[in-house]
Amino acid sequence: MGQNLEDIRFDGELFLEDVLEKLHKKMDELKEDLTAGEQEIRQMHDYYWENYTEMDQYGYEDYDNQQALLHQVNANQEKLRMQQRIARLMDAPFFGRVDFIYDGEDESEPFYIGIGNFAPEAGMCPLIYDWRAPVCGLFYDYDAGEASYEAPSGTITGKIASKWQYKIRKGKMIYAFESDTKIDDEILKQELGSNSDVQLKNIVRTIQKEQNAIIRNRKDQILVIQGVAGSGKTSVALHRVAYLLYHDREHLKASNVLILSPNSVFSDYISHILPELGEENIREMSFDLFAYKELHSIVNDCEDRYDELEHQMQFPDAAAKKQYELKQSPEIIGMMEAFLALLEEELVDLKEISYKGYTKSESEIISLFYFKFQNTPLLARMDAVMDYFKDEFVTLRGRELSEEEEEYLKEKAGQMYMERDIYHIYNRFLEFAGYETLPDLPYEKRILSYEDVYPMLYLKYRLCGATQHKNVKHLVIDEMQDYSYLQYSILAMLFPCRMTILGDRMQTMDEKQQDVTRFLPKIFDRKVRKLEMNKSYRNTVEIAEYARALSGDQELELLMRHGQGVTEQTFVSKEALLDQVLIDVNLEKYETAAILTLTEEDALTVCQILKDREENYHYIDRNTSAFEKGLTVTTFYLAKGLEFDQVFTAFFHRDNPLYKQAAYISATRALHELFVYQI
Ligand SMILES: Nc1ncnc2c1ncn2[C@@H]1O[C@H](COP(=O)(O)OP(=O)(O)OP(=O)(O)O)[C@@H](O)[C@H]1O
Repeated sequence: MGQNLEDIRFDGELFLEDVLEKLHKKMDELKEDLTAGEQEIRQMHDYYWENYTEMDQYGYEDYDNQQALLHQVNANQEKLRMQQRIARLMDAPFFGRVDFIYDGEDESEPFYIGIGNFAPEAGMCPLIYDWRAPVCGLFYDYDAGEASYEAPSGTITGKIASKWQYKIRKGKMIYAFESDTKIDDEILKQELGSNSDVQLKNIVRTIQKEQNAIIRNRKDQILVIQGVAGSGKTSVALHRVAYLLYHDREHLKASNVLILSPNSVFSDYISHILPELGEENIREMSFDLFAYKELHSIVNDCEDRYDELEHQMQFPDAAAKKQYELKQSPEIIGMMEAFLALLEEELVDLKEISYKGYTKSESEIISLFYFKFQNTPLLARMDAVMDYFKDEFVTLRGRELSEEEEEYLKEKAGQMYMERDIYHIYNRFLEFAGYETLPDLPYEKRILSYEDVYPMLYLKYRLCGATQHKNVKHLVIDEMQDYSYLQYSILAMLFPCRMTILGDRMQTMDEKQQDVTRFLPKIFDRKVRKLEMNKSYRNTVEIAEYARALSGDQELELLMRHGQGVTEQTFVSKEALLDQVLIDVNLEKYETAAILTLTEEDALTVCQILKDREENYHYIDRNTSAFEKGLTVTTFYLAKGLEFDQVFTAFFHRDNPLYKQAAYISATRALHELFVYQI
């Protein structure tokens, strides 16, 4: 006897069969539609080429044809996207189920939860609910019993009768079990106990309650997440973006989201999560690269943060460090503003403008410059005055200006500035503020040291104006502890949008920790909501305890996943250290292992020793754009944000000023095994 639909809905295995059948049917329909759509495009092309010489002289038919073609191409693309979504669902249509009894009802209703919505026909109730749908909050937030969720119509209350978890792969049920508690720890441990990947995994099956609260937070404009190493900050931020995209499709597109990430390996490491969650990928950018592009018209090259770190480690110098810090602090902004106030008088020599019988006197120019256009940035202001002059001239003379005339007047405006090269103006600022000035060099030879990059960028924006990136409606800043007060001040000028800012003050690359939440509300002049994540998911208990001891007192909750103890050993030589690494590394059992060093030079030494021993490895430097399986050699600072099954430190200088930070960051990169090796 066949089962009726009600029974099927309450039996995971039968439901899977039923859904798969419907998914296959949908896939077949899509394939047919796509074939028809492609044929349609071919026919439109053929028609065009056969008839274009006879199309009406005003081009209306030509235009109509092109519009129809565009429409069809878009429709086909949409179908292709649907096909990809259905293919993903066919592999694992759902991973959870909540049986919910609405208040006032007797019977429970099952809600299956998957990576995307699926309804066999448009307008029908979904068979599978996207994990981001309001009702799915029940799955992540509640155990069996009283529960509620926020729907567009208001709060819906009721009772969870039961909760189920499933693992489905390639359309086959691997396990199904009922669990009336929160996402079962055993499943989470299983997920975390598996080997690491060269790409961050999506966590939709096992999002934890405190993580869910952050993902589903829609009301806070600026959300700052301070989370311990491995607490899932990056994962949560990306799932939050997916959630916001899903709930605000009208106003927020993937192209409106920008992530500031530390380097290109990290960008690659996280780049597949959004496509996997059914969204288009978002743009990523390193702030240093952005600054370099912005300053390229002033200096030929800029150092980056990694140059600065290497310099600090190789030539530790307390005075130089202090100067670097001052140049990134609120004090430098105060100094710069004082300097700019004086510059108003010093930078220009205003004179009357006279052109073809039309004149503006010196006092009129002064009045325009200091009053009418007072709010225009200083180096852009003379252009504004000249535009005003030109408008009057054009009105009076009743004719437009020729290109040559425009050029002539532009040059005349430029002549009122005694200096326009921001490099030279920056040098005047350095002198004003009591710092050593930069060498006076022609453009080709100008290489800006890192400590001057952001002060010069700030000066450029204050003198020429900063373009606000209005197209960016949500900015994600990862590794928030690595941005200075000055950098945040510049970000505030550029991005007046919502933000998710995340990081861990313990993972600083500085000798001192900074709590950015203390100054962010002032810089952004908006309410900043701070949330903390204290539970670590990445490391085994043994590794996490070891890292905690390195960091001192830290509020840290651990997931009870055990592994082998941390091995600490000191060697007589680099060669001996690497011999031991080669004995311990186990790429039959694991997917990824890393040898982490303090400096770039040490990493290159390790590579040379491995090469001499004819070992395979991948070297990650600051320009590397992909993280690969196997053995990786890199510095601790480039390994930030990444994780490896086995981590080996190869620390060659204990007196390195960043030794403590490097030890902590390296230790927290290890999922299963940690070997602290040094000489
Ligand atoms: N709810 C979860 N379910 C399964 N895995 C999780 C969960 N939360 C975090 N993880 C895993 O924990 C690891 C750490 O996550 P993630 O890199 O997002 O943390 P993080 O806080 O950004 O780390 P760090 O600051 O140390 O780089 C990843 O392997 C991630 O998949």
